[in-house]
Parts: sequence; C-alpha cells; structure tokens
Amino acid sequence: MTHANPTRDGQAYVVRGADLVGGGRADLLLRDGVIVEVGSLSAPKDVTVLDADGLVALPGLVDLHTHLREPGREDAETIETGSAAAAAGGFTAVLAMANTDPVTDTAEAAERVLDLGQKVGLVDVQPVGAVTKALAGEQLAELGLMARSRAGVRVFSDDGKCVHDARLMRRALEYVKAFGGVVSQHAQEPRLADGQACCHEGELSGRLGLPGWPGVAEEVIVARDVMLARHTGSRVHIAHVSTAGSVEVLRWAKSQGIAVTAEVTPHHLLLTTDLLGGYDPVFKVNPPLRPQEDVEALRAALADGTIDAVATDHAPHARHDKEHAFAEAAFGMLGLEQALAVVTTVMVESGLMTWDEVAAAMSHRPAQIASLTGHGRRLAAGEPANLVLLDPSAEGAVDRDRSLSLSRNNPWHGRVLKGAVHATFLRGRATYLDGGVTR
Ligand SMILES: NC(=O)N[C@@H](CC(=O)O)C(=O)O
Ligand SMILES: [Zn+2]
Ligand SMILES: [Zn+2]
Repeated sequence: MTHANPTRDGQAYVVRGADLVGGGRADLLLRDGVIVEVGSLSAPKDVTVLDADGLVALPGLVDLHTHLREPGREDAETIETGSAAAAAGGFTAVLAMANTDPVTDTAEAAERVLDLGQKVGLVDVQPVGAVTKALAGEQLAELGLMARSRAGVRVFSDDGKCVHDARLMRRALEYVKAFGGVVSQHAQEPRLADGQACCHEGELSGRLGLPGWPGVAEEVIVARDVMLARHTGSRVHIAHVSTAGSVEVLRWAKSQGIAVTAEVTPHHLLLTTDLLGGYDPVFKVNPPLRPQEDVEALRAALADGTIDAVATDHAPHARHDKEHAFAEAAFGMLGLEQALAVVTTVMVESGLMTWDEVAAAMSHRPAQIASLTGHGRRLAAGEPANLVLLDPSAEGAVDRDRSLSLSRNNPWHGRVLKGAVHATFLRGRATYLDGGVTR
C-alpha cells in the first residue's frame, strides 16, 4: 500500500533537541518527506527550526481502530474532521472501520475511502474491509478484490458486530491467509450479550436496571477464534479487549505460538463501570466499561506485551443519537485526541511502560499488524519523516469544545491528563503545529 507524498510546500525542518525514542537526545533534519539526518546538526538556511527541548519524539502513531463515519453519517464525523482529530492526537495513519453507510465491502468503496483520505492529506486513511456483505453476517464480502484493489486492504472487520458464525469466521481466516491479511474481531457472542446489553453484568447492572453484558460473552469468542487461528494457520486480531478472562486466553494462545494479536482502548485502561451510576450516555460503549480488576489486568497485559497495541475505537456520534436515556443512546466515545495523554498518564507516569514500549504499542506493532510499511518505523536517517513531538509534562483538563472532531461525546471532558501533543509530521510536513492543523 503506497500513499502519495502530500508534501506541498517543500518546507524543511530541524527539530532541535528532542528525546528520541530509542535514541537519546538529538536533532532531526526533515526534508523531502524523510528524516535526512539525526545527530547534532546546524540548521541550513531556509530551514525552519523547531525547539523541541523537553519534548519526546515518537514515531507517528498508527490507530488500528477508528470510525470516521463517512460515507453516511457526515453529521457525526467526516474523513476531514476525523483526520484533523487524528493529526491533533499524534497519529499519522488510521485504519477506518467498515461500518459506514454504505459499508466498505467492495473494492470501489475501499478505494473511495482511500482517495478521500488522500485528498484531505492530514493522515494516511487506510480502509478496513468488511468481512461479510453489508455486515449482515451471512456471506463473505469481496475480500480478495479489496486486497488486490488500489487500497490494498489487509485488515478485515465487521466491527460493531461480531462474526459470530464459526464457519464464516473459519472461511474468512482461510481466505485472508493467502495474502497475509488479518481478521479483526469484535468479540461479542450475541446469544450471551445481545444488542440491548449495555452495562457490565454485575451487581451494578442489577441496581441500575440496565441489561447486562457479561465478560464471558467476549471471552468465548476470543477462545473460539484463537483455536480457529491455530486450525487455519491464519492471523486473528481481537479488537477492544475488555476483560481479565480474555487476557488469560490471549496469554495462553501466545504461549502456544498461535498468530493472535490484540488491542486495548484508552478508555478500557482507565475508566470503570462505576461511572455508569450517573446514567450519563457518554460512558455507554461497546464492550462496556468493566470493574477495576479488569482494568488492572488490561494494564498489566499491555505492559508485558500480551496485548500488542493501544487502539482508540474513536466512535463519534451526533448529539441526537447520543443524548438519550442511557438504554436508547448510541454506543461509543471519542478517542483520537486524548489517546496518547491517557497512555502517558496511566502507563508511563505510573512506571508501567517506557517510551520505547509506548512507541511499540502505538506505532510499530499496529503498523505491523496492519501491514502498513511506511509507518511504525524507527526515527533514523533515511526513514519516512512520520513523527509526533509530545510534551510529557504538560498537564491540563480536557475541554470537549476544543476538539477537532465534529462530535462531542468525549469521555475525558473535565479530566486532568498528563501529556500534550506539540506537533505531528506526516512525511515531513507538519500536519499539527501551534495548536492547529496545517494544510
Ligand atoms: N465501540 C462502540 O461502542 N461503537 C462503535 C462500534 C464498535 O466498535 O463496536 C461504533 O461504530 O459506534
Ligand atoms: Zn467493536
Ligand atoms: Zn469500533
């Protein structure tokens, strides 16, 4: 999959004195889309110097799980507004989920998403293809045609819905194996957690009178799918893992050499089910927020690599879909702009992860899982100039009204988080700088 170089102005930068992940303190010369030099550099004239003293430089972040809502729900997000939110969050590539209207289930639909993303040019928008036609769970979509299209689709998902038919899941895994693809599973056994289920099943769901969504509904699908991955010799990825039980299954599967990878969202790393006590629909999400024990297990699993990646599951929703009684409101919350700050706050400040490990979980491994060869590279001479500069000590309360997303369902509103994105570069071009996106 190759993306056109969106550099329009030939602008070059010297990034001065950043702490490079995996490389100590150094200057970077960015020109013509690549990192030309790393070291102690004098700035040639006609080059913009950016003082990065005290900033951490990470490879551009890659989000395996973004809902951009275009086509079909441009009142909630567009490829343009979602790309802006991604750039502001430090991302240089996002995988755009297929549950749009129409669904991304053909080569043409995938190419349209790719082209719209390139036209905006703030982040590489890589389409995810649906596993089944119209996400109906009945017939496989045109997986091969999507893979061979200009979009070069490698990640397939019915996200929003679980591929619950074991035979279809087996066939999808066999099919994508031929071209090194992967199926990203929304693990939710519908007989154990139906479309109404919206609160972690436990004492609280009973007290609140909300339909329960037990962890086992996720875990049985994770267990089944790792066995199908073993049987087919193909790759499966588990989206938004939310329970300690799923972590146990993943740990076992990896110990057996099964080709399974998994992601956790920022919200499942920090927020717990008690937040539902106020019936605020901003906290309604699929899978639901879980108790503290699960949150602890997810943090430990991310830290030890059992969970490979952090993925946002950025799920914008228009006010008229979200602002309802809890049981009727749409599932999902925003994630792109605060993901890195949440990881900084929860994982780095606590000493659970180093910056190298953050780079692995938010850039290197997601790029590998999605087969995005131009992303997730090291910050070294000759590599594409995809990077994010983070101020790790900046601290502030999140204000949902300063978001670049079209939607306002931001679960972090009012919360104090550590870590602020200072600048994002996509192939040497500043896509986010001085508090705004740049075209
Ligand atoms: N996470 C959510 O609660 N909602 C997602 C779908 C999904 O990720 O399952 C959405 O598309 O809104
Ligand atoms: Zn999902
Ligand atoms: Zn999703």
